[in-house]
Amino acid sequence: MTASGSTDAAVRIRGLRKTYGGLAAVDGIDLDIAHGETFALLGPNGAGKSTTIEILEGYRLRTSGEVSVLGVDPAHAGLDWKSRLGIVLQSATESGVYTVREQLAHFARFYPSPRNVDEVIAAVGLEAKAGTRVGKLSGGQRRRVDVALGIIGRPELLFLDEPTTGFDPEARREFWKLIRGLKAEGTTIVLTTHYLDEAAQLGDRAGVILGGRLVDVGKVGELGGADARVPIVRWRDRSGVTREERTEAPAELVASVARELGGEPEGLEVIRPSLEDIYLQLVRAAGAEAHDAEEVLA
Ligand SMILES: Nc1ncnc2c1ncn2[C@@H]1O[C@H](COP(=O)(O)OP(=O)(O)OP(=O)(O)O)[C@@H](O)[C@H]1O
Repeated sequence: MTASGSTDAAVRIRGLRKTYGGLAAVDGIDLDIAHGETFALLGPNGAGKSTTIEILEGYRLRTSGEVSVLGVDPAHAGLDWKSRLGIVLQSATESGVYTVREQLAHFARFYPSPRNVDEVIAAVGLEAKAGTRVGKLSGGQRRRVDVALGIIGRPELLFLDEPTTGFDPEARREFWKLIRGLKAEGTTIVLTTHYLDEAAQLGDRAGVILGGRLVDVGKVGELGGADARVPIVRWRDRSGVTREERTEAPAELVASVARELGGEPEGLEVIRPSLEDIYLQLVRAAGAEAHDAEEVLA
């Protein structure tokens, strides 16, 4: 605890469990997220990401474990605490009768120190739609309104649950710019996404959740361990057969292949596993382990 009584981490989770009947949706998670950090929570459908996030937001009660968000237990938190959070839920805004500007101005009143409505509209790229009713926007535009509502209150901690679903590629890049700006201002961000490039672009650290357990946590550039990141060199040999080798020294291998072939190797590629490749390796490995454990028990 610091002198102010808040814990050092923006989010502190110990032994978190949430069960629905016999199902453990969250099954013993320990995690700290530092102030100012952008943390990406990754995992397949049904892994337990939203349940975890909704417990942190105070929308769901946990079965057991300890949780502290901005120094407060979300299960017993009040409006003051809530006004320090920004929340972009998975489901899109339904309220269609107000214009974009009206809706943001309405929500801005709930916060002690809101951002300027027009600046937020510009930040999410909706200037041309500021006077349009939300119900008349496209799905991707509505999602931008959700993001705008999430940041209007100048949150210390911003939760983004699959924020860019439905965004076109350009809008996604604009959104990344916006998030980097918030990050530069010191906002702590907890993000869930199925877009691994998004997690790689925005996250300082990421965690992979599978079957309610955190199976790996680390810096985005280190997830999965060094082994998972060894580059692959691929080329076609003289008979046209594709060859592939994993090596820590791809330049040396490429040089020796070129020497051996007496020129430029055909179909030459040096592939560095992306976060998506590493994530898929983790998910497959965990699936295989679970399968082996079932066989042992059978
Ligand atoms: N209200 C509920 N009642 C019963 N089971 C639930 C409830 N909410 C979630 N679950 C179950 O808990 C598990 C975790 O769900 P959760 O929504 O947290 O997953 P997720 O990782 O966010 O998935 P997605 O990527 O699809 O959003 C799933 O098996 C889901 O069916």
